[in-house]
Amino acid sequence: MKKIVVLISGQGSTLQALIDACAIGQIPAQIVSVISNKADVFGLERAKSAGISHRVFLRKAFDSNLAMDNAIGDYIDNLGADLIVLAGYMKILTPEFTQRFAGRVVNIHPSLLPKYPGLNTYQRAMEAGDTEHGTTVHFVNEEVDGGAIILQAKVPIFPEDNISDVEQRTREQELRIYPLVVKWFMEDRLKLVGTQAYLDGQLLPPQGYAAEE
Ligand SMILES: Nc1nc2c(c(=O)[nH]1)N[C@@H](CN(C=O)c1ccc(C(=O)N[C@@H](CCC(=O)O)C(=O)O)cc1)CN2
Ligand SMILES: NCC(=O)N[C@@H]1O[C@H](COP(=O)([O-])[O-])[C@@H](O)[C@H]1O
Repeated sequence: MKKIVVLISGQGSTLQALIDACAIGQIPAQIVSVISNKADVFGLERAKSAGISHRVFLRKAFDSNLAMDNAIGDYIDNLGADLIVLAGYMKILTPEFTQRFAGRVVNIHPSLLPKYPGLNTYQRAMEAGDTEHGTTVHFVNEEVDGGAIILQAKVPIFPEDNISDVEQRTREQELRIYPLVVKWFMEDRLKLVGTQAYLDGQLLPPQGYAAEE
């Protein structure tokens, strides 16, 4: 069975969606470990409850970001993971790490990339007066939030919304689309060739897969 490692930094609601999808067989794979760069986060409790191995890698335990990423990478290699899933992992990965695992790292980002890379995406969208927002699943490379886009989901922003309304609406879509993308990868349907994403041998457009209308 193919193996997944999930990297987290917080609550782990995205992780839980992946745990649940593997448990019901929607994703034909096993989460073999959960890695966190923060201790005492609820995502680690979710891993424990699911009987999944978990490890914490604290930045202060390493001399550099590279040393930390090398340790994480060695741990992942020893597990024989096929896919590395960033699920709210709030640490920028070194170019060495992203090149070491090129094509095998995905992330979900709470905006319609390339709009709003980085942090505080909901606040920025609201302040800009946007009427739609969303989330993006993409391959991870050295350019933060710049990797090839795989799939996006859009949500409306209503005039009466506050930030948490938009965040909740977006997160609902995240929990839906991330397991789908991971399933595609586990079924060998999704590949990164160079810097471009392909699904079933077809080059994905810049904004990722678009379901037939
Ligand atoms: N090399 C890459 N690393 C990461 C990517 C990526 O695409 N390429 N995606 C991010 C996830 N992410 C947005 O989706 C993101 C996470 C964190 C940051 C950031 O600025 N982090 C700060 C620390 C923030 C904190 O500790 O609260 C930092 O690392 O200095 C930006 C974007 C995961 N990594
Ligand atoms: N820039 C990365 C980023 O902001 N990722 C976001 O963190 C949340 C993780 O929540 P969780 O810890 O409950 O899974 C998710 O909404 C994800 O889009």
